[in-house]
Amino acid sequence: MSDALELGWEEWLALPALGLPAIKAKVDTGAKTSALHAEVIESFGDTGSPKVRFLIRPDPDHPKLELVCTAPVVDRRDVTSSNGQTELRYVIATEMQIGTVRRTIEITLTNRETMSYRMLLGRSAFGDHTTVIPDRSFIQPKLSFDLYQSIKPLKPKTRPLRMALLTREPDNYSSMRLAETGRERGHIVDVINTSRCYMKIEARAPEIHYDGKTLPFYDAVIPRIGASMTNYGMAVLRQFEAMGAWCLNPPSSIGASRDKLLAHQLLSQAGIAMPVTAFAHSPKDTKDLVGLAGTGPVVLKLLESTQGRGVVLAESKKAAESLVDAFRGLDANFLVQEFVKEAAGADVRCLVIGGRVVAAMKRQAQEGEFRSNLHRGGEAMAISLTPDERKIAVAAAKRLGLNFAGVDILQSKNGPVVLEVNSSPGLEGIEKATGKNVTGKVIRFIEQKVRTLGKRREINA
Ligand SMILES: Nc1ncnc2c1ncn2[C@@H]1O[C@H](COP(=O)(O)OP(=O)(O)OP(=O)(O)O)[C@@H](O)[C@H]1O
Ligand SMILES: [Mg+2]
Ligand SMILES: [Mg+2]
Repeated sequence: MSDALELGWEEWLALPALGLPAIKAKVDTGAKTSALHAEVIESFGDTGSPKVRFLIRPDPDHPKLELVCTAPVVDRRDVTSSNGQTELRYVIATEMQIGTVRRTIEITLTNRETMSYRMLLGRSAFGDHTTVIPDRSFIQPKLSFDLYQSIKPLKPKTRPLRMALLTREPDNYSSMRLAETGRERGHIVDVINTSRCYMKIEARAPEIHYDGKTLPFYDAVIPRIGASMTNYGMAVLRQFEAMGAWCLNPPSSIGASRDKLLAHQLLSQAGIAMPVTAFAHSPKDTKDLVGLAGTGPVVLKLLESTQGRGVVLAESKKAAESLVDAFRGLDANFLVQEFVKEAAGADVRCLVIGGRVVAAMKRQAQEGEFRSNLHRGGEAMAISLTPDERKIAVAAAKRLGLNFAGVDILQSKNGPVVLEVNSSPGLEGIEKATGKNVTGKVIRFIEQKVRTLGKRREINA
C-alpha cells in the first residue's frame, strides 16, 4: 500500500480505535496538530497509563447521535486556535483511516460544537507524501453517517450513564465483567476502591474524595462490598446516595443481608420458609439450645464465617453439645440449625435481579462433604426451578430490599427453604454453569431504573 495521499480541503475519514466509522474533516494546512470535537472530557486511569473518555456527536446535523470514546492520553498541551485563544488540551494518539491509508496520528480534544466540522486535519497527520489540493473536496472516497446505524450501544435518545463500581477487587471476574459490560453498552464505569474513599459529611454539599480528587456525580453505584468492609462500605454508599446516585442495592439492605440474625428475623417475619434455627452467643443451657433445632442432626455456624469455613455438622446431640461448648469460649455469635439431610449436599443458588430470577444453578458438594460451596470443591450445574423455588427466591430478595441478590435454597422434604441471601453474588460460577449473560441483565436493569428515575426527576423539577 502506497503512502501517497491526495486530499481536498474537506475529506471523510474514520477513527476505528475510537469506534468512529465516519467523520467529516476540514483539511487545514495552517494547523499543525489535528483536533477532534469532544464534550464532557474526563481523565481516568493510572498515572502510568492515563486515559481520557469523552462524548462525541459526530454528525452536526443529528446531535442526538452520541458516542462515548476512550483513548490513551499521550500529552497535555497548550493549543492556540485560529481565534487566538489558548487552551490546555488533552492529546490522544489514535489510528486514522483515510482512503486506503491508515496511520496513527495525534489529535487534540476540544469542543467544536459551534464549528461546521467535527474534526480538523492538521499537517502532522499528513505524512511525507501528501498533496493538498485546496480547490477540490472529497478526493478520497466519501463515507456516510449512515455507518453509525449499525452501532448498537447508544440509542439516539439515551445518554450514557456514569456508573461507579465499588470494589476492592477490581481484577476479579465479577468486577471485570461488570466494568466491561457497562462500557460496551456505552456507559462510563469508574472502578473505585471502597477503602480509599474519604468523605465530607455536609448536608448541602456532601463530597466523596478519592486519591486527592473529588468524585463527580454518579447516576448509579454498583456495590461489591466485601464482608470485611460492610460498615465502611455502607457509609460510603450512603454518601453516594446523598449525592444523588442510585444504588443497585441500598446500603441498609446490604447491612441486613450481612447480619445473619437480622436477615433470619426479617425473612421469617415475611413467612419465608427456612431451616429451624436457634441463635446464641454464650448460652448457659447448651442442651436446651441444641434441642431448639429439633431432634435430628444439626448444623452449627459461626456467624462471621463465609465460604463454608465456620460451618460444621453435628450428627448426634452429644457432638452438638460439645461443639456449642467450644463455640461459647470464642465469644462469637453462632447458630444451631436443623440439618436438611434430603438436600444431600446440594443447594440451589438463584440469581434475582429486579424481582425476577434470571439464572439458577445447583451446587453439589464433593463426596463425603455436606457443604456445597464452590470454594469447598462443590460442582455447579444449571437447573430449572420449580414455581415454589422461584417464588421463595423472589420473596427473600424483596423482603431484604435487594434488587440484585443471590438467594441460596435447600430442597427439603417440605419444599424449598432459604438458607441465606447474598447481596454481592459472584458472577463467574453462575455465568459459567448456565451460559447466561447475567452481567448484561444487571447493566440493563440499571439502565432501566436510572432512566425511569431520571424521567421522574424531570417531572418533579
Ligand atoms: N441446615 C443445613 N442443612 C443442610 N446443609 C446445609 C445447612 N446449612 C448449610 N448447609 C450446607 O453448607 C453450605 C455452607 O453453609 P452456609 O451457606 O450457611 O454458610 P457459608 O457458605 O459459610 O456462607 P456464605 O455462603 O456466605 O459464604 C451450604 O451451601 C449448604 O450446602
Ligand atoms: Mg453466608
Ligand atoms: Mg453459603
